[in-house]
This record gives sequence, structure tokens and C-alpha cells, in this order.
Amino acid sequence: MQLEIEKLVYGGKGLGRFQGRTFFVPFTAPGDVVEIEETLKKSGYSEGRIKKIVKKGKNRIEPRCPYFGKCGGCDWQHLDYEAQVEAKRAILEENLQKIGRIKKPNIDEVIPSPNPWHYRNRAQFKVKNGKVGFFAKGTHEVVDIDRCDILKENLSQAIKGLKKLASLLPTEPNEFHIYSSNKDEVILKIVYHGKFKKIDLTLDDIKDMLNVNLVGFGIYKSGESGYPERIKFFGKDFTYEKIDKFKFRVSADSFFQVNRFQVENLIKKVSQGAMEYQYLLAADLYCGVGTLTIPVGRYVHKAFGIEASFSAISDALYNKDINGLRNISFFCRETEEGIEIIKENSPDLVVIDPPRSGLSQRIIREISSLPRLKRIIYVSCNPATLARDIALFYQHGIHMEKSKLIDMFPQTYHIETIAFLRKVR
Ligand SMILES: C[S@@+](CC[C@H](N)C(=O)[O-])C[C@H]1O[C@@H](n2cnc3c(N)ncnc32)[C@H](O)[C@@H]1O
Repeated sequence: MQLEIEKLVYGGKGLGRFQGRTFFVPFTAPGDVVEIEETLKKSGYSEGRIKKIVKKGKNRIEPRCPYFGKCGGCDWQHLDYEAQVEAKRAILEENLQKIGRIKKPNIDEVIPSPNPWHYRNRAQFKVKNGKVGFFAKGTHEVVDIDRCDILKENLSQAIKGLKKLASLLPTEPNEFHIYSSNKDEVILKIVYHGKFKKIDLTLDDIKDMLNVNLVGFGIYKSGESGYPERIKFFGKDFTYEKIDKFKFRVSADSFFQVNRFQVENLIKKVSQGAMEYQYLLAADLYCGVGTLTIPVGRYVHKAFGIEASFSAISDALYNKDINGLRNISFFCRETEEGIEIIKENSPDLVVIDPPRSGLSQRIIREISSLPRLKRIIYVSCNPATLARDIALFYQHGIHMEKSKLIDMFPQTYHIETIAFLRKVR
């Protein structure tokens, strides 16, 4: 069957219709006329696979990477970058309208990544039978790669060395997690899911193999928490990031924003929100290493951050000192528990940057009933949960004034948004 792709949807697929039925087809572009075969039939829609491109949409380009289409890492390399960003804006707008129930959502700024390539400062490679790469979409098949053009150059160049390392280790690992600071200091985690034999290689051995400035490596076992648990570490287990006037220590087990070209923009936009009024107390939930708490802390009387990861909170405490800020405190708590601290302190500004699942109804209710609350700055990596939460905040008299799309994840369908909410009653 043949259909024309109308638009792209969240998840990356293109939407087209055939005899009134909706089809979602990966690796298509708006305006493409494609011949497809049906791969999945559900009650309200079908999924398909391209058999032939009959006519190319105007923004279709040649993908730059030889693994594109097989490797599950990227979704939109076949689209020029401007069209990718426009598709994200349209998806965000539609989510805010349909799920967030805002008639005319104000997306007042769209900030493309200064470089849509080589932006990622970290990767989690899968390893299987000598192959190193990412899973093919929707499978556990490792697509073997020799380079990755969305990764920072030194990390992409290290892939060949990682294959050599995988073959030399007494037990083949299941994953390699690798991170590079802006100063090219690299940290590697060797992750096992099951039993493994002792590793005798030294930091220098691995450094030579990878041909990068490896400052530390660790052996990890995937734990019940879902996060790999550290068994042993060799060398330095942290690096520093210098962003604008701020310096952050980021430990091997702490979260840090992945797009090295956009962190500064994220910090600037959130800080501008904190500057628009003289706030007395800012709470930053899901604060990581203090990436937003510390900049926000410069513009408010006092600030505090709450974060579940012990590693990230240790970094955050250190980071407030090296940035010379004395008006900030941090608490290591799950938000669900930390909400009590928030209630006791009664902030007038709340910054939130949760994982993809967004906020629970309870957290939304508790934040909304803070007596001094004036504004919420909600940073989100999932427009669907963001829109769901905005609709709930609305019920509590908190409205979205404006939002900004900041493209953290070029070549993929992922969308990062900063939404500015204000308490109106
Ligand atoms: C998207 S990151 C944001 C971090 C930080 N705002 C930044 O810009 O770097 C989400 C953070 O939430 C933390 N986290 C995840 N679940 C949590 C929970 N239930 N309570 C508190 N923190 C949590 C993670 O450890 C991670 O640091």
C-alpha cells in the first residue's frame, strides 16, 4: 500500500493514512510518499515498514552515518536539522494542546543545538559476542559500530579500542559506559550483569588501548536498583565541567546533562526565570550535581536542592563551595520523602527537572499548596508527561505562561522543554 507522510510524532515515526486507517512508519519524513508493508495491526492504528520511497519529502536528506536505520541510537538522520527542530516544536505544541489542554500554548523560543553532531558527552554501549554498539530498535541485538557521529569525537574514536578491550577481558562485559569531560578527560565503567573473572589490566593498559585521556575506570555489576553498582574503581572517579562562570565536579556515578553545547543555554534560560523577580527561597527538585541550583542560587536570597543520588549530592555540596556560594544547601532524599523539607521551608520558586516519568499526583498537589509559591520552572525531557503534569497544575490554579524548547538531542526524537508556570490563584 502507498501513503503520504503527514507529520512526525513523538517516538520518531511518521504518520500517514491509508483508506482512513492511521499508519506509523519509522524513518519517514513529512511529504514522503512511501510504499509500505504492515508490520503491526492494533485496534486503532497500524505500524509499517518502508518498502520503497516513491517520492521524497522536501526535507529528506542522505543520512550521514552508515549504521543509520539499523542502529537504535538515532531516529531522524534522514531529516535536515531545521526540519528536526520544527518537528519537535510541532510535537511539543500538540502535546501541550491535547494533553496539557492549553488552546494556544506559548512556545516563545526554540533553541537548536549549536552543533547537531558530536554533542554527546557520554554513551552506554552494549557488548555481545565481540560486538560493541547500541541495540537495534526494539530488540536486544547489538549493532556493531566503529564510530558514532553524535558522540564527542574522542569517545567515537575510542570504540575500536573498546572492542579490543572486550576481547581481552577474561569475561566479556555486558556494557561499557563512557564519559568525557569538555577537557577530554575520560572515565569508563565496565558493567557486568552476571558473574565475571578478576581483571588484571591496569589504567595505563586500558588508556593505551582506547587512545584517550582515560583518568579512571571502574568495574560495576548491574544491581537491583537498576543502576550499576560499583565493585572497584581505579584512578580518578570524577572530572570537572566548566560552564560559563560555573565549575561542576561530576562523579562517575552522578547524572550530568548529555549535550555539551546546550548545558550553558539551559542554565542561562533557567537563571533568567529566577531573575525575573526577587525570590526569597528557591527549591530545586531532582537537582543532580547542582547544575541548576547553583546558577539559580546567584539570583535568589537562598536556595536548596533535593536529589536521590548520594554521589550527585556529594558533588553538589562540593560544587556550591567551589563556586563560592554560601546561601545554598542540599539534601539527599527521594522527592517523595523530601517534600516534607520543602513544606517546612516554604519556597516561593520551585525548579523541577524530573526523569522521563515526570511528577506524581501527590508531588503536584503538595507543590501547588505551598503557601508562598509564585513560580515553577519545570525542565522536562518528555513532552507527554510534562503536558500531563501541566494539566494537573492548572487544576490547582497554576498556569503555564511560556515554554522554551531547547534541543538537547539532535538526530533523535527526544524533546527537552523548559516550562514557566505561575500561580494565579
Ligand atoms: C534529569 S536529571 C536532572 C539533574 C539536574 N537538574 C541537572 O540539570 O543536571 C534527574 C535527576 O533526578 C534524580 N532522581 C531520579 N529519581 C529521583 C527521585 N525519586 N527523587 C529525587 N531525585 C531523583 C536523578 O538521580 C537525576 O540526578
